[in-house]
Amino acid sequence: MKKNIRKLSESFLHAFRGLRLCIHDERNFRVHMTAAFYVILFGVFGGVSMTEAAILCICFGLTMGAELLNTAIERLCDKQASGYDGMVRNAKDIAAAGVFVCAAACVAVGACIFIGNGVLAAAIKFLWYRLWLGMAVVVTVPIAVWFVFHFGRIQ
Ligand SMILES: Nc1ncnc2c1ncn2[C@@H]1O[C@H](COP(=O)(O)OP(=O)(O)OP(=O)(O)O)[C@@H](O)[C@H]1O
Repeated sequence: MKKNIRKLSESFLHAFRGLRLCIHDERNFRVHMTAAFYVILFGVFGGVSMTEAAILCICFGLTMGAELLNTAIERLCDKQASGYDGMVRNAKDIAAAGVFVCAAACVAVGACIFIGNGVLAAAIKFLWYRLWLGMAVVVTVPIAVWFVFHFGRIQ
């Protein structure tokens, strides 16, 4: 039992190490994280329902999970290939397409919730009556840009 618990906690530690590596090394993953941050922020301000929040959580998991797997495939490819390799090119392009398809589906979901269901308009109205909060959101923008382009390994 004790051994099983130790193995389970080790698995979590390995997964968190992978997450940390991706945050540090992958600009695209940081883009997904930043997008998720603003979606959560505007979702809270716009008063998303529990169902909408659950759908958005699935979207975050889908895009970030796809990006993590894409990165794993890229790293294996880089290890395998020295120089140009047609198969590596195909594998990387297909993995990138996988991320693109997930992200496009999530953008469509976001458009349905934020535009179709009026969450974005409600969030803007919410911030309009609390300008100090709106200013605080604006202040996060340069921090987000720095996080995406300058945090960790610069690509
Ligand atoms: N060894 C290789 N042989 C052939 N083509 C390659 C090779 N390495 C990369 N490519 C091509 O360059 C593209 C970009 O590869 P790279 O490893 O730079 O990924 P990336 O820019 O980090 O991608 P992503 O934006 O999905 O994280 C690939 O999709 C592939 O088309």
